[in-house]
Amino acid sequence: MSSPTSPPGGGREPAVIRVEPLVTARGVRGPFDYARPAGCDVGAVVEVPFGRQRLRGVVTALAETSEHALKEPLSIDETSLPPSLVELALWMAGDVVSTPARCLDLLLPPADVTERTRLWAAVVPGAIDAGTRLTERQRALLDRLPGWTGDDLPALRRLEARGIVTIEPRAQDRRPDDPAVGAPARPVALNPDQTAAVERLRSAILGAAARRAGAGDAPASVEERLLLHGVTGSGKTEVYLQAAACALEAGRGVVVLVPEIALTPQTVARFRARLGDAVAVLHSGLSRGERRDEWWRLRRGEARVCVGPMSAVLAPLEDVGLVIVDEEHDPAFKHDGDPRYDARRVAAWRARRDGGVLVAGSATPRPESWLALPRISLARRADGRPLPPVELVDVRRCRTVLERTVHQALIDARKAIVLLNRRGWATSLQCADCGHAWQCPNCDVSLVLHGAGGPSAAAAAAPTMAAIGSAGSGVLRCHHCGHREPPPVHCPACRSVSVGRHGLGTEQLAADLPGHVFRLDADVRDRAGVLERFGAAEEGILVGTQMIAKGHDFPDVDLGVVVDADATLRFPDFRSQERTFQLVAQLAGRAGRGGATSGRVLVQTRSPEDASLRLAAAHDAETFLAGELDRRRERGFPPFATLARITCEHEDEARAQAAGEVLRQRLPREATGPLPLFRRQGRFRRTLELRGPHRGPVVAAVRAAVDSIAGSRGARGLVVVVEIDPR
Ligand SMILES: Nc1ncnc2c1ncn2[C@@H]1O[C@H](COP(=O)(O)OP(=O)(O)OP(=O)(O)O)[C@@H](O)[C@H]1O
Ligand SMILES: [Zn+2]
Repeated sequence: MSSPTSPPGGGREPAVIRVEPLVTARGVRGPFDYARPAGCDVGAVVEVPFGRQRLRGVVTALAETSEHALKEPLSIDETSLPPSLVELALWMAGDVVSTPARCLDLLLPPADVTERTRLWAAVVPGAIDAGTRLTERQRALLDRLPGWTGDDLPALRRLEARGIVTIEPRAQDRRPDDPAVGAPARPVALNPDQTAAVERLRSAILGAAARRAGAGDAPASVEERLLLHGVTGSGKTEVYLQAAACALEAGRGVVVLVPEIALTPQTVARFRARLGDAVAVLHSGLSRGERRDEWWRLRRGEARVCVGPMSAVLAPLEDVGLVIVDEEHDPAFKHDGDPRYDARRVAAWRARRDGGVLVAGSATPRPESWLALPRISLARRADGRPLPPVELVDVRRCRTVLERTVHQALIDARKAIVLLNRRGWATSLQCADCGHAWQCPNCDVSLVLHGAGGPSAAAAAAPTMAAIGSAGSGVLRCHHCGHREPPPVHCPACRSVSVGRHGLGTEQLAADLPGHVFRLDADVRDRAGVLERFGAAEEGILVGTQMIAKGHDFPDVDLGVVVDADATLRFPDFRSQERTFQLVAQLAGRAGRGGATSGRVLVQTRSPEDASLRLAAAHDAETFLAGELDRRRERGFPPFATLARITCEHEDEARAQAAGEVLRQRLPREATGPLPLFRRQGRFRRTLELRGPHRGPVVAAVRAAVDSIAGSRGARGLVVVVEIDPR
């Protein structure tokens, strides 16, 4: 298929390239025309003269003529994007109100790393005969050739001098290490539910492939997008693996998205073990060299499967026949920076663009997917056990962190997982005498105490969650800008030394729990290591934030605990019910897998009547989703409407406000705002919202308003962030 940006077949050779310079400013509006060097096509990365500068840019289109006098590019890079990715960038820029340059930049490999070369030695054919004198050691050395020279270089150089071996530099790919978890290399025998799921996916994948190839017997209709709704532990990974193998056999590329690589080592390991070198891994934890080399393995077509978090959906694969989104409900699939793309939406775009199949899988799917996608269901656990019983524990009258029975259950459990969605030791500090609170100098938020030891609330079973700590230990940190300062010895306002620590965090809870405790949260560097050690341990407690609930498959966890199930419910957001349901149901799914015990889950809450909690406790996703969809339909929230949020940020509060007011005037009348958000990273913020029944008009109205202020004089120092359907 020819890309829509190339000229119609048989036309004149286009003489003009349209280049989008890779600059971040919204004010620079490309593309710009240049003379086309021979062979320079859509996707080429070039360096072009631009005013008095030289800029890197990407060719996004060809044209026959231009109304400008054209300059030539200064050079053409060896890197190029497949035309489908150029199309993707242009679509994405429009879809999330970003710029083509920002989107193209995400698609390219790291720019300043080059190929790594190493010396490669090979035996010269016919150079050895019966008369060649060689020592034992030399013979052993020759036996291992051809290969990298490594430590044997001096010895090999001597053989080279005798004309027996050749030594020359060769490119050697930097490969990421495989996760250190075991994974069965062979397909397991599927149960009937899984078999039916694989069959349905196979016919979709093969049907799509036949249609793409223009085969005469291609089916008239193909299921292009599917939801794999499988309860926790139902063996979805096995279904994905067989689907991926099927797409590979059909000669097509596969993208597999996981929420976060360090938290899903088992999934990655299973793909690597089963599909071998066809699998490339792309994520931000790789070194720049590894990332470059994995990118090239995909670009050259040596690797046909890309596994990774969010950004793996931007892999330079051509002819994508299958895109899998595992744990599709996870908010990690939404990009934080600009462009604020949603990997699930991009996944759907890529599948559609290449005529492939999209599979979104989860035990707790999003209402959006539940509404829009045909479903395949895996109703039972693969190990044949029932889902663990979940009990809501009313803590309204409880004055300790852990209710008595919960505490006892933790002592009795062999292996437990405990969820508390707040990291740090204490989430705020306040002077017990004058009320002074410690705040970040750059952001209007409390500083969080980290790394403090000493007496704590939970250990002493103190009547409140606050405690007076040992002064001066640990560090105060801002979770929004990274600011750090030493904790106070006394209050700067009244010189009192009674500084109260409020809000229990994971660090403090971990310090107070009995037995061997493993902690997992965003402050822990080696997350995969923690998971591995907990998995291998005979007994112990894994404590952490939501990341402990993400798809892990430990066979012998007999207890799951949610310390504060109301934390997400209290969020003033239309997704708070959905989040709470997902978190509790996912945590519950970690208990009682595979091993000898059936497991048990205890959920502490002050809202035991809440429907999302009750339905999560009953493992009833269907009823929850039906109710949630009704609620959203009534109130006009996604997926029944599109919601756009625009935030203006400026170091000068008046300027942020002024920009917000200008935007408000240029947006349709039903827009709301500008409302203040808390100051962050030294910038004052104002936010506006626009809601409408259809995505197209909402996005177009936002784009028009935002474009009208970008590049204007008042826009200096102004950062405008647009988010469509915020997570
Ligand atoms: N047919 C099968 N027979 C026996 N065990 C199986 C079968 N299929 C999968 N399993 C095992 O069941 C366990 C759960 O599988 P998997 O991790 O894929 O679940 P999942 O559906 O992704 O669950 P979650 O939503 O909780 O992540 C794994 O240990 C897997 O090896
Ligand atoms: Zn800050």
